[in-house]
Amino acid sequence: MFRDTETGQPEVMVNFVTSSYKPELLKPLVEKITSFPEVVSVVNNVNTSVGNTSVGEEEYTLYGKSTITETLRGLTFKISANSFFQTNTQQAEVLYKLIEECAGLRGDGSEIVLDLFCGTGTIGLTLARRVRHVYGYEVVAQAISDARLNAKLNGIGNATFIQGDLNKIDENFGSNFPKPDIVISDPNRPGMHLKLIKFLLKLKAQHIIYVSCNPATCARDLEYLCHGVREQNIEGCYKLKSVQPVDMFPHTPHIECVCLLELC
Ligand SMILES: C[S@@+](CC[C@H](N)C(=O)[O-])C[C@H]1O[C@@H](n2cnc3c(N)ncnc32)[C@H](O)[C@@H]1O
Repeated sequence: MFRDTETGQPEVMVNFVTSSYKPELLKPLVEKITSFPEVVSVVNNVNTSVGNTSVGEEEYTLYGKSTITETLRGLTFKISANSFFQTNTQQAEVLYKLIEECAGLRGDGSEIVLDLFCGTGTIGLTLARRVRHVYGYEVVAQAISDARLNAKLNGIGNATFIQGDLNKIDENFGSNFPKPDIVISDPNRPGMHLKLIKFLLKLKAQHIIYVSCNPATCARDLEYLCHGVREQNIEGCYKLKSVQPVDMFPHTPHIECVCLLELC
C-alpha cells in the first residue's frame, strides 16, 4: 500500500502487509523503493488472519519514520499506517467543510461536540477552535495516540480522545463527557451498533451529523434514529434535514454521504 501527502513536500509511506515477519525477504525491495527520495517511511504490518484487512497485529518500521505528515483544513496531522485517515485528501477538504457547515456553530465557542469513530481525530480537531470541547471515541489505540499527538501538534487543548469499542458500550457510556450539542458519527461500512443507536436516542443531542460510506447501513441507521426500533418498542426522535453525497472515491461505485439530523 502506498500513501502520499498534499503538503507540497512529497512524503510517501509504503506499507507491506504480510502474513509473517520475514524482513530479509523484503530487504531487496526496500532497498530499491527507498532509492526514491520521496519515500520517507517503509513499514511492515504482519497480519496472520485470512481476511482482507491491512491492519497488522504487529507493525515493524523497515526504513525511516513510522508516520508521514498531511495537512487538512489548515491543520497538520501525523498519520501512521494503522490509523484511519481519509484516502482522498482533496475531497476530505470538501467533506470536512460540509460537516462544519452542517454543524451550524453559533460562533460563541459554546458547543460540546461528540466525535464518534474519530480515527486520528481529524473531524473533531477541525472544529475544535470554534467549540468549547471535543470528545472523540475510537477503537484503534494507535489512532487515539495519533489523535492526541495531532491535538498537541496543532496547539489544541480542548479535545479529549478516548479509546473504546463503540459496539460494546454499556450503561456507563456517556458518564465521562457532558451532554453534547452536536454528535458526529462516522462509522465504517457496518454502520452503528444497535446499542449505540439506543444510546443516541436516549442522549437526545440537538443535532447528529451522520457521515457514512455505505448507503445501505446509512439508510437503516437513519430509519432507526427517525422512526425508532419498532421490534423493541423504541421511538425515534430525529428528523432528517439534509443528505449530501460527496464523491470520495471517484471512478468507483462508492459514495460518502453527510446526513444532518435534528431533534424533533
Ligand atoms: C470511516 S472511519 C472515520 C474516521 C474519522 N472520522 C475520519 O474522518 O478520519 C471509521 C473509524 O471507526 C473506527 N471504528 C471501527 N469500528 C469501531 C468500533 N466498534 N468502535 C470504535 N471505533 C470503531 C475505525 O477504526 C475508523 O477509524
